[in-house]
Amino acid sequence: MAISLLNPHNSSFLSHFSNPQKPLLHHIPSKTKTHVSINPNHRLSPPLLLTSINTRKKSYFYTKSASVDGVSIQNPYSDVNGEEEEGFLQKWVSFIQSVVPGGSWWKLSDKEVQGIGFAKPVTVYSALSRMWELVAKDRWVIFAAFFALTFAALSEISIPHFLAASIFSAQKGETVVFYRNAQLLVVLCFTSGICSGLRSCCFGIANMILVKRMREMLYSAILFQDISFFDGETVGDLTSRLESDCRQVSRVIGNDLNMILRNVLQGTGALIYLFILSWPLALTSLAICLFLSVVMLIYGQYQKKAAKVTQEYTANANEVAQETLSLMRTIRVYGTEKQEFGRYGIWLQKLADVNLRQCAANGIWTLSFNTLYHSTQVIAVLVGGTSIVNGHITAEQLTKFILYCEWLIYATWWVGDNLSNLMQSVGASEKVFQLMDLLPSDQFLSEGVKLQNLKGHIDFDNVSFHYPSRVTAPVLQRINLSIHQNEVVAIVGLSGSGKSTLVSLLLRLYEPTNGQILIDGFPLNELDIKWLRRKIGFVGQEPRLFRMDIRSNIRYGCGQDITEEDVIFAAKQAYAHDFIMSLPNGYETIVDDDLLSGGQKQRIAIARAILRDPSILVLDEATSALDAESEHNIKGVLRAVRNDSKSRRTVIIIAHRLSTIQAADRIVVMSGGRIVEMGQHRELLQADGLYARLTNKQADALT
Ligand SMILES: Nc1ncnc2c1ncn2[C@@H]1O[C@H](COP(=O)(O)OP(=O)(O)OP(=O)(O)O)[C@@H](O)[C@H]1O
Repeated sequence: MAISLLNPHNSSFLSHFSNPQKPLLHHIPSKTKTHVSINPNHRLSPPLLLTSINTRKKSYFYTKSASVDGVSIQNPYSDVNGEEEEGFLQKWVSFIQSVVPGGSWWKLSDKEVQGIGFAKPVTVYSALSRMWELVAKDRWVIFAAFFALTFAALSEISIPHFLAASIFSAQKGETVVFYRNAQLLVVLCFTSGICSGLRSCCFGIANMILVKRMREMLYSAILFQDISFFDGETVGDLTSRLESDCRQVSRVIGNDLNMILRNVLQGTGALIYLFILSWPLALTSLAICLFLSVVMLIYGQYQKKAAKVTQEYTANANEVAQETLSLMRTIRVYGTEKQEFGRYGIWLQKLADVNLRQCAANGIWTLSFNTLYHSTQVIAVLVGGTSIVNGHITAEQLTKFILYCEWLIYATWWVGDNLSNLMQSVGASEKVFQLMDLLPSDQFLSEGVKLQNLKGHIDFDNVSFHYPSRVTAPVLQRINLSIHQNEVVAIVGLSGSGKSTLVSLLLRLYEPTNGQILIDGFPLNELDIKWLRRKIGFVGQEPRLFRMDIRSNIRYGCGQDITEEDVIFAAKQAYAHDFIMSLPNGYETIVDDDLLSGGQKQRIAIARAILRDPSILVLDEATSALDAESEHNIKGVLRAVRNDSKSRRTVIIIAHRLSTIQAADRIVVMSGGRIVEMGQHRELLQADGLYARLTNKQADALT
């Protein structure tokens, strides 16, 4: 871990400004940047770590000193009283320099941004065409929305003309013209009202369709990824993409585009009208609007970048919250609530820092808009007034001009504001589209062979494997193993020797890097994987239950043809029936991962596996505390397989308690990703190898 003592023109100043009570203790001049390398296992004393910014790769601590395992680390370039000595004025000058537009304070620090794995940038055009593809099926809503939008915009833009005309016709005593204008005003009011309502309703529907399809596509893209994809992504990050990013992107049609188009139409109408009224005045207003557009463009780009950073930080905050809440028991036992709060707080602080800059940018934008808006009015009155005096235009024309000038500038403002929102949404769409574009795992693309009858003969033929995330660490090396139909094979070995990995390959959660696996003589990757998985019953080390009743948990993944008797038969075979009946609502009892003991969950998982009537049953025996109960459950299953001809199937047991598997037909002993011994219990004891040593160790531990 590198600890950097950095120029503090970012968070520390921000935290000071958001909380003036907080002293500016973190200030270190930029020349005093220092890197200290620290062993990641060392503990940093919290009081000295005043503000930290944590990217995925590095941690930056804004402090002039820190301590590691109690050893104080001072910034070698700063003396203890440096901050006090540095003039108050100088600090303010450097701060003001940094906050002027373009100053260092505004930078969404490259260090922060570098740590973020952004997706390939998406242009507004490509983002919009992707969104159009998603809603194209229901294009009638969009067309209706545009139709209503055009009518509403034209009605609204005509109102100031007739308003001014009515007032001046009344003033001139032209009653007929006045009433005609007044009638037209009433019609325009209704048309604009009805069309505006229709417009927002249709855009709202289009928006709903977009967000629904986007979530559907994203969710299905995620669900069909290889298991290795989930090794690299966190749940918090993915749910954040599904929830907040999709919501942000969906605003494009319902809000941003809608408002942009409406205001572009109205602004153009107003501009044409202004040119008809007085071209010199119109040119002046146009120049102001162009200047406003440049400011908006810069502001929009800034917001787009800020949106991406915000999106990443939100995902990271979600990730921490998700992890913390799911590990609540561990946190309570270790009393690390404050630590976890701090971890979450770091991301909140970072989000606040970015948001503060966004607010400041928004302030500057509003300031520019207000000033420019009022200057158009002042210019119009000055130039227009002179024109009235010289008899070039009438008072009515000037009034109309001022009214339309207001429309133009407001339209420009709305376009700018919504353009910056559009940029933010496009920024948020990059990662969403990147995930949506992921191709499903090959397994789901190819239709494989379905055998008429699976016998359950398995061959591991020279299989080697390493996890995609750890290419340099071989986990399995040249495994050659044949498991016969209806044979009960136990796999034993030290922790980390690759037993569970072997089963993961059999379930095709990962592909071997070398060699192949054959089932009944067919290469695994040529078989229809969905069909095959239905034929394999698997009970993992730590079975997880869904939040639903016990019956549904047992039936999970089975077809509709399963009867109540089948469920009860499977539960009895798994020694689960008695404890289920002792629960208040029996098979109807709602359970989840936390409401049953580890052994009870395992028994339900065994029942779930047995109910599928699998040709191959894989039991990955639980370690540690569950052992005694787990042993009982697994011995029960083995007895059933041995004695009941209906239950005969190929069984693979990964066992930690060696007493569990003495009755297995064959015991395979693994060490360091290789098979080192194989045989029956007695043979292996006589061979006096690893198995005998493990058995003796366990026997010693029990005495
Ligand atoms: N998803 C993964 N990504 C990277 N490495 C992994 C992954 N799962 C397991 N490993 C590594 O692979 C090696 C073998 O793990 P495996 O779970 O197969 O061992 P095991 O013999 O079943 O251990 P245990 O008896 O403790 O369950 C270990 O070094 C482990 O750290």
